[in-house]
Amino acid sequence: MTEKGILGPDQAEGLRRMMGSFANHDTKIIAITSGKGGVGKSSISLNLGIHLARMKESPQKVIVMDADLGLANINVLMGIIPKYNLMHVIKGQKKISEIIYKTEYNLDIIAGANGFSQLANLKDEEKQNLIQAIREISYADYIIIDTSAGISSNVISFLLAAHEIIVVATPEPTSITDAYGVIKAIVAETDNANIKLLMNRVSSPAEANKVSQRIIQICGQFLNIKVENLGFVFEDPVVAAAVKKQIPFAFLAPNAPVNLCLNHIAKRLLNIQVADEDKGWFKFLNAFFKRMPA
Ligand SMILES: Nc1ncnc2c1ncn2[C@@H]1O[C@H](COP(=O)(O)OP(=O)(O)OP(=O)(O)O)[C@@H](O)[C@H]1O
Repeated sequence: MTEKGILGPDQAEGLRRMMGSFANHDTKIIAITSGKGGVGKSSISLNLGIHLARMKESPQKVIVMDADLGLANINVLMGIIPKYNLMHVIKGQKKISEIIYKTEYNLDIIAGANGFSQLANLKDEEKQNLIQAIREISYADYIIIDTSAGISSNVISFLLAAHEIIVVATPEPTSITDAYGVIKAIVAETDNANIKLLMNRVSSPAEANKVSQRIIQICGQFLNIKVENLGFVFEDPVVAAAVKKQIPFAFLAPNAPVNLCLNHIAKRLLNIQVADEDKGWFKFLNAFFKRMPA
């Protein structure tokens, strides 16, 4: 597999071996990625993390890790400035356990490193050490890794270290082709990635379904991989309002459509049955999510 991929065979094999020992504890690692930048990865990573952490039926202990080492912004979305970030771990100045920041939103974060673009391409050893350090965090139910966009060797390493990969795309043609590109790059490294597709910024469930099914069909046909349809998130002005206020939209407007969508997605990840709601288009949406093919 790795002859076609970005990582060298030794590095890919090292990561796979490391993954074997994830079985030591129950922490599930989800990497959230995209081909194109600016499709909503960070917004979704943070707010999906909050939905999982606050799930009524089964609250989860969640850490959101900002793995963007050039343009990190998870902490900016919450208006917090952690004293330490991933760069301190990469430079060997701190252990990862020392940089985990407990937020008021019932989830912990590991901040990325802003403005370190010259260091954004980590050496193989630094990557292995970082992934090993993440692997050793055992108190969380979920670690959500918000990667940078595109297909760099850093990104691919984080994706290979995850149990599940969520590829975020929007219905724009460039985002669709780039989503296919990132899935192709993952398949070039591994035969058994668990890839889920999340369609963001859609105007209707029908649009989401049409675009998602097209990507899933092409991946099946040309890459011989089954990509799961995880769901969709509406285009919603609440997202921009939340960014400006530096309050996660899951908190700012819990009943906004965008949160109904993310709550359903969190339930799908947790295998929780979606309950019927009693009013208006929420009922329609619930019915839609229930019918949605995997
Ligand atoms: N569902 C949505 N509805 C409306 N606006 C959205 C939605 N999702 C994301 N956005 C907007 O898109 C922009 C990019 O979002 P975000 O920073 O989360 O993307 P990203 O993929 O993490 O970007 P980058 O690749 O730069 O890291 C932000 O201005 C955000 O407000």
